Amino acid sequence: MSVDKDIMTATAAPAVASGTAQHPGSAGLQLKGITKVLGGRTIVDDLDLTVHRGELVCLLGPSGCGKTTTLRMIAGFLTPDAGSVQIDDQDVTRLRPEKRPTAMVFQNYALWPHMSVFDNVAFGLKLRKLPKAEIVERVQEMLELVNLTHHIRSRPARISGGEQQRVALARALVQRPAVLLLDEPLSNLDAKLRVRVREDIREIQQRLAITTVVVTHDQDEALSISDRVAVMNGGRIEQYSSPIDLYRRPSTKFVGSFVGAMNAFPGTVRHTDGTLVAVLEGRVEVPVDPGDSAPGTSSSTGSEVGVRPEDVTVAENGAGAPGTVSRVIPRGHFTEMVVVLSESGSDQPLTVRAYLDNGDPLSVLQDGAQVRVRFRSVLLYADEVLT
Ligand SMILES: Nc1ncnc2c1ncn2[C@@H]1O[C@H](COP(=O)(O)OP(=O)(O)OP(=O)(O)O)[C@@H](O)[C@H]1O
Repeated sequence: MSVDKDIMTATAAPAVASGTAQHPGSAGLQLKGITKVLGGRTIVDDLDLTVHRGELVCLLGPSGCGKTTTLRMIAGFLTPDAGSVQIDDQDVTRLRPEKRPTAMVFQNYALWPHMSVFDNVAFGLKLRKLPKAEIVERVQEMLELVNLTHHIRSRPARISGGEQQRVALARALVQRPAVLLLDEPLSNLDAKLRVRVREDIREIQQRLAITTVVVTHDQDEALSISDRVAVMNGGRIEQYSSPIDLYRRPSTKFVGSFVGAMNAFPGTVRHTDGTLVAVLEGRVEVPVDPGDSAPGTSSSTGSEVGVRPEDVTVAENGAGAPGTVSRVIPRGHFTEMVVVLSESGSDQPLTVRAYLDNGDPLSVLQDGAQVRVRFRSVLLYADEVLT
């Protein structure tokens, strides 16, 4: 798939240190041009990825984009048709899974139901015929780390889903792998537990400083635990950045829409009398409030304008593109509003969001209110056919 990555930001995005700054050491994991064809289709397509030692990276993307296939090639359950996998500078591309310094936590945990928590965690160490005393010591150490010593004799069916998840994590970590792999580790948990367990995973990962790759289709999960996120689409990585960079500076329309909400219109930006203006659909002119404008926006040739809902401001008076409020939706800590721009040739509405800590100006507006619309920041894509 060809993706035009040419994008400019019309107002400043915060300068954010990427994960690389936190992990200046050498690569813990390197994928070089890995490709996998399954059932006659290219599922992973010439993919490069470097994960620094001790870094947690999420592979994020929609269903079917090749995340799990990539993870399975790292673990050795699948062999790439082309390219290489390196762990701590050692080429492991042709090694069998059990010969690789990796450990995987599966989506369904894959615990042995007839074995105790202790035996589940000890299983791999027994296979490796380690001395009994060492096995006991290592298993206890891991169960302490995941806070499960009180369940050491329990069977998996007797403990909660979150606890089963921690047993699976302990079973992987007890192997002391160089790279920890987690495939949708939270998908079997309810929403509240998911937040707690993902924080536990992050804390343990940081405490052990273990190189980790997590597969998820949940952007919230990816943004909250990762040093860097690789957004995948059609077997390729479209962007690989820190969570904040990914949100503030999405490099393609696909990434902008997949990570967070985005209003996208055909259009461009231009400077008129020293003011930056977004021109949507060739006719609606929306002023962009001066920030630290990125260089180059005055001579842009982009054809798609993206605006985050929180970067739209509306007021009953003043300058701005005229619009009509068609819906006000209270959403707890923020209010969402749908606005139809009066001069728009299409019926595409604009979603606006105001947070309570900004004084929530939207909550005083009613359906049908006439408003003036301005933008605080826009993203300009050079190619509208990105996905
Ligand atoms: N053995 C196989 N033979 C043929 N096609 C396969 C095989 N394994 C996976 N695929 C296809 O490869 C594509 C990518 O699968 P993969 O599991 O890597 O996606 P994913 O991004 O992890 O998606 P999900 O989030 O749904 O698990 C899917 O369309 C899947 O049907």
